[in-house]
Amino acid sequence: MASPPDTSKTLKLERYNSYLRRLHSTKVINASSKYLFRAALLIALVVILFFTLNYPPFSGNNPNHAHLHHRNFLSASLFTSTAGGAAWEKQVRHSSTPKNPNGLSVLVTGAAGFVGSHCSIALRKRGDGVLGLDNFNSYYDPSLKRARQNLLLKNQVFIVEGDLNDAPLLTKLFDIVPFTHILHLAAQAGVRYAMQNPQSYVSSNIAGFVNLLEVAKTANPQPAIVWASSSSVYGLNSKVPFSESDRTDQPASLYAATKKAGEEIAHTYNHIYGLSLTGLRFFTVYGPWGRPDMAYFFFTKDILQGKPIDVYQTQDKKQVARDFTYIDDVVKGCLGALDTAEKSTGSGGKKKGPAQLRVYNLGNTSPVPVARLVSILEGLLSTKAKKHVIKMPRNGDVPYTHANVTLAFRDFGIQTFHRFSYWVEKIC
Ligand SMILES: O=C(O)[C@H]1O[C@H](OP(=O)(O)OP(=O)(O)OC[C@H]2O[C@@H](n3ccc(=O)[nH]c3=O)[C@H](O)[C@@H]2O)[C@H](O)[C@@H](O)[C@H]1O
Repeated sequence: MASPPDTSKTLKLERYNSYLRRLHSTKVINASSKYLFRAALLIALVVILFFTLNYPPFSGNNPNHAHLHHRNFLSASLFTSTAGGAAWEKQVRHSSTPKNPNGLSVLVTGAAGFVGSHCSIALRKRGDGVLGLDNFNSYYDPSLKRARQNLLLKNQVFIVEGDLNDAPLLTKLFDIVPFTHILHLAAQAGVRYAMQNPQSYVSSNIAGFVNLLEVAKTANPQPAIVWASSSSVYGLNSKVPFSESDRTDQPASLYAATKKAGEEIAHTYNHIYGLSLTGLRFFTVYGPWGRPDMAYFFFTKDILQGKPIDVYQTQDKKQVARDFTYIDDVVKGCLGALDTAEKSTGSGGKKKGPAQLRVYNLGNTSPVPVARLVSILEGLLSTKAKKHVIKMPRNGDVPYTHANVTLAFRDFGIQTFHRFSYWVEKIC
């Protein structure tokens, strides 16, 4: 991922920027993977701080506040061309065409999102064709999505502005491009927001997914599909670490229930139509260009602004913990899933034989208490947080997550994931 925009607005940012510059100038970054990782994490922090300081107030509990402050700092005309016109079709074709003769041609839904933008760039960099699709909704400030879109354009990835539920648009894209794969990352995210806007989860995560599968099943050739499920499907499962074979019938949020429904829907389309489907259960992904509705992001903003933060505890006053997973590891998992996906077996809406159906955890395997996350942020920001330790409200959160990633490591040839504790020890 390219470096974020200029962030030198505060002394703290200058400190990190100058540290980064020192790292670059002394070529320490290239010296070892240790320093590479450290630099990436510092960049992550700088980006978090940049958006914290430059974006409108964002409440983790009120994501819709973002659109009230919507500010497009980049002209929309930069990014749009009339859908269906000759120039538009040319951009669609160009973006989807692999540079590598053996490359994939991937439709990435949610390409202006956090994981979508990272995966799109990684695919394009290795020579695959990538076409993005995103509806740029205002769940969080769309100007962050526009900034990611700008970055993707620089990497020759074009994003079609449209919704998953727009069947004619999706059909048209498949008429223009014989996509070999879909990386389906578009979704209504956020666990707690599901209590405020339940319908948005049904519309994106269920109706939108079905619409995409309907188009994919009739496409010729049918693409193989890799899509984002969630660690939240484990819900109230208390067996740790969470393994793919564990029960997932106790969702604690509507978000989790829609992702679980997605896994069942995937089974149906695989069974009836021969679509190759791989679901990836992401565990609390963090990193540069991350989502402002996530705790690490709004904790940072509130600590810097001297505002109190709610730090959740379980009902019996134990620590709440998450298996925070670094974005590069999730990208590795997504590309591994795409590369190992077998072809769909159907054509013209008819199954011709059994097709691949898979589910994998993509998590760090070392849960970190939220209280520890806060103390790390305090150290990095040199600022004491005003902690308000409270019992976790019954709003969809689960007490802890912990992934068993044996299957993903085995099938995707992954050797290791970045340890959260590693960068903490190095930076603090
Ligand atoms: O793995 C997933 O599938 C999900 O991961 C992410 O959800 P979560 O793991 O809940 O991340 P995030 O909100 O950052 O809260 C982090 C921690 O802070 C705690 N938390 C939160 C808010 C608060 O005010 N106080 C607090 O202690 C909170 O209890 C939690 O322990 C994605 O947002 C979601 O879209 C989905 O992808």
